[in-house]
Amino acid sequence: MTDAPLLSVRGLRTVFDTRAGRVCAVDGVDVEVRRGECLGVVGESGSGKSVTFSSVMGLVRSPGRIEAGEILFDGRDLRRLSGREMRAVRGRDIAMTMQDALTALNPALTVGEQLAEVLEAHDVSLPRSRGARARRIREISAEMLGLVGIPSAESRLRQYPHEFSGGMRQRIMIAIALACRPKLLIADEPTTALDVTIQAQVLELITEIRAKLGMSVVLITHDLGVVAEHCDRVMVMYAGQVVEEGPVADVIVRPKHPYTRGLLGSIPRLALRGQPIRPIEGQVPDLIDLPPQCRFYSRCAERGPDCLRPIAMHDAGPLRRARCVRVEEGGQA
Ligand SMILES: Nc1ncnc2c1ncn2[C@@H]1O[C@H](COP(=O)(O)OP(=O)(O)OP(=O)(O)O)[C@@H](O)[C@H]1O
Repeated sequence: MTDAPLLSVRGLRTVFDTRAGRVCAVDGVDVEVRRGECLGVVGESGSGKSVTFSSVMGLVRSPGRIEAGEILFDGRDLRRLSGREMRAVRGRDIAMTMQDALTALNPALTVGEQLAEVLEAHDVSLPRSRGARARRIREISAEMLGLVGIPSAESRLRQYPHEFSGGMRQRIMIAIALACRPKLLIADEPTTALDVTIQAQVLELITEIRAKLGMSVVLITHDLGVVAEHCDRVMVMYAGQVVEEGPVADVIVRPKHPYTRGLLGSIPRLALRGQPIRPIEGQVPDLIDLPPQCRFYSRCAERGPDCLRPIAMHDAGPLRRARCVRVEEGGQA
């Protein structure tokens, strides 16, 4: 049982019905997150990273919908849960921090009130009597702020989000996400809009807390340097599909997909944290009118006539998979 992945997504397909046509944002994505691991999800803007994990969280809203796929979390099929059951999973079992802390936090409530709201909704271990319950909520809230490195937690709980700096707000969002000790934290671009030093601190914090609480983390980012430093495994997405996955150390040294090679090639000094992915020449295909061939074809320096058909994921060595015809042919790609 403990060997089973915590999260297992199979054949996920999420579409948006727009006036211009059907946008296929996520097309046949498989994801596995094991207990205690950190999975990095990387790819250019629009590759489907956020939509994949919003789908897992049951947060895709109209005009979007999950068209196909299975989402198993801790042995439960999340797509079969009612809205109420899914709300219980969110926060208690899986928590997600959003790209922008300021919009994710409620400006009208103090930080203490927001933490209390989450605890009231999900923490079944709270005492029944009102006074003891309120005391326990204050205790846990102060503990959570302490955990994310916010000093003077008692007085900080009475402040509103706008009274904190950008980096502090990120920490508060993480504290709220972790308040019920979820088994999985999905951190979507926790670093955008923060300066490099604060980025590093927030990521360090997530790594530390992961070790302390033994939870699994999915880190969605544009930054392969961040993945190299903080993740165990990486999944590379391109135009709504996974194109490569494997242990980080291995993928970085021996990328199998030309797109991953392009991403790596654009970061001359991988050790340099905060280095964003420089776009590879050419454009991501239109998700409304996807080509029937390999989706990377038009940008691929290694393309050939054998790439002009849909390409499946193939085993590419121990724990490795890639979506490239060269891998399919058994070459090193
Ligand atoms: N509400 C929506 N309506 C229509 N299309 C949408 C909507 N939300 C997302 N999409 C489509 O889904 C695609 C994937 O979006 P997603 O946010 O998952 O990308 P991403 O890889 O997370 O990008 P970023 O790194 O910029 O956050 C987008 O390019 C867009 O075409």
